[in-house]
Amino acid sequence: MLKIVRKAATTAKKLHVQNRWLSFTASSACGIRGPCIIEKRGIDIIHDPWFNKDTAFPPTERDRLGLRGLLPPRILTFEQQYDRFMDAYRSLEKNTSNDSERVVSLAKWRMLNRLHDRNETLYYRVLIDNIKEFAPVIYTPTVGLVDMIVLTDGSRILGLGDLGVQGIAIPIGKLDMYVAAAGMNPQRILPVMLDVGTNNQVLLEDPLYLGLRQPRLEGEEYLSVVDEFMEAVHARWPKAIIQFEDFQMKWAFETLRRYRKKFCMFNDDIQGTAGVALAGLLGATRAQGRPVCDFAKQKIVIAGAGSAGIGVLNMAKQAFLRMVENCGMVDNNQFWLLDKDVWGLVTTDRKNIDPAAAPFARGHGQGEIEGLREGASLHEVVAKVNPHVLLGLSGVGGIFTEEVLKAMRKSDSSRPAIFAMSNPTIKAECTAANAFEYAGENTVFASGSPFENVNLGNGKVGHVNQANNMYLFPGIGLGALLSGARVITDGMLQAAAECLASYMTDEQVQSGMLYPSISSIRHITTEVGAAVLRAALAEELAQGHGDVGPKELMHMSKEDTVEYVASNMWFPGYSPLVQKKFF
Ligand SMILES: NC(=O)c1ccc[n+]([C@@H]2O[C@H](COP(=O)([O-])OP(=O)(O)OC[C@H]3O[C@@H](n4cnc5c(N)ncnc54)[C@H](O)[C@@H]3O)[C@@H](O)[C@H]2O)c1
Ligand SMILES: O=C(O)C[C@H](O)C(=O)O
Ligand SMILES: [Mg+2]
Repeated sequence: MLKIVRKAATTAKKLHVQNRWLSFTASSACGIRGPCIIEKRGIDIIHDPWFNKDTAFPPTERDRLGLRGLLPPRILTFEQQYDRFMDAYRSLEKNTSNDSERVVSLAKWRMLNRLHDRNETLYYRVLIDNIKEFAPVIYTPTVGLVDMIVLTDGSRILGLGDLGVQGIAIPIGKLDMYVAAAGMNPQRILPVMLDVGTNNQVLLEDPLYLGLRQPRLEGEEYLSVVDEFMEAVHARWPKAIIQFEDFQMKWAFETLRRYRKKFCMFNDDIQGTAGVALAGLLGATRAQGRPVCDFAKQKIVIAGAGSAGIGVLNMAKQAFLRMVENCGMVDNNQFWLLDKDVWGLVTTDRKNIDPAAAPFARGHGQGEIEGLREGASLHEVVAKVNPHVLLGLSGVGGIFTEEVLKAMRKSDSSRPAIFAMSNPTIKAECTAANAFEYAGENTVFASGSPFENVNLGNGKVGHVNQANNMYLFPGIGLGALLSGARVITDGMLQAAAECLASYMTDEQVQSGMLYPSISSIRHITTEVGAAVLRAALAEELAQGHGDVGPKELMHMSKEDTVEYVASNMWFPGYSPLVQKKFF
């Protein structure tokens, strides 16, 4: 993929070079006056766009290069090929004259790109001779027609660790969700895998591994590749939204810090997850029949100080502070964070504490009062704190053991909440059945990967919520795209989380349902997208999208915005097919 983007970024350079040699010799695909010595033969030459001449290979080259039988026997001149292409291009224009401008532009862009992929010499000739007409097709605005890019470097795929290039399945899956939930047009999405090596020893030793068998790039070398990618992709598709996905923690935070004010990007694991978790935590407060402001009194234990865990803590802390201010609550440190480096409770006594985790370390005084020391075990912490919420984003299956879950029975909450958010299923901190069995039937349960509802007997059902960032990222991407904002702000993300949090009725929440059914995800995404768009407008960041400018967006009511978002969502269906007429 990086190759494709680099190709785009170097197009200008190539054009310059081609221009030069065209003035020397218009017929050589190699560029420098004399003959071009090539090692390839036969089909390999035809498959190389730089050398391919299609039907223009002269008889001598056909004989010498083993091309006979691979091409139609009729030989065309460069000019004849040129005319044939332009004829085909004009008939495309004619056949699509009733279609929308976007459809026509994309069809033209594809036609030119197919030629680019097949025969670069003819492509650039056509381009140079018709630059005024083709520039809008191959450059802005048509090249702006990639809407959504999901990017990974494969370094932390779900809770499975470093999977190298095999991590590409994640961007593809996320983009499937963009199509299904956000109605992104599947022709306008791009999954990207940045292959910077792998530190997975099994892959490094596997001769069948498809990626680079070298240790991951580190430090400045790594950042310079990501910088180059971001610049190139922005030059090529300036309006596309870029979602960073499944990067290991150090790069997840560093890239977010580095790019969020410069590009329209967000990190799904840090920011998408945080919003979904916050919506669930607010729901868990309401499930106890308490007002949302009481969220600031909830005691929350989190296992896993990684990108997702810290992201959740940061967003929850912001919400706490808002409630402290708006509802006149007291600002206590309501978080207990556990991690594995020295496994257990993170306190200010911890050596080499990660700067991102430092604000959430329990202070000396606090630890003493609670009788909890640095590195206290999860069971110890739960037993002493009696938290309202136990949340796992550790990537380690089963750490909410029977003992830990039983300790949750003494929770200060009438509806203790257990969020086992790690993925995939085997990495969930506990199963749904174990949560209800050991922590009790009043438990409110959510997991990152789906579990079946649990039959509690006597006609009662333990409801399983799926606390997964899929409830938010499609709406964040769609709302950001339609707003035309250049960046994605905390305000836009907060609007997304609040929209999801208020989606459920009190009745639903009190029956243990914190999130809506996945089957209504398209509706939720419409609402979230509209909320993100409105937040961008409120912050005066919206520049509009397509024909709809910021002024029109400003004049839309809340309902209009939702309708506008819905009307921009693609929905699959066959189009009538008409046989092409040949003249
Ligand atoms: N449900 C969702 O929407 C969602 C979203 C993002 C991430 N996740 C999941 O969360 C998990 C973590 O993701 P991440 O991006 O934060 O990864 P990460 O690697 O950045 O963080 C994992 C953290 O857990 C810590 N850890 C390891 N073993 C532990 C243990 N026994 N107890 C406590 N902490 C331990 C690690 O030291 C690390 O700090 C993954 O399984 C991922 O799939 C779920
Ligand atoms: O991919 C998911 O299902 C959620 C999340 O982004 C994760 O990394 O686990
Ligand atoms: Mg992820």
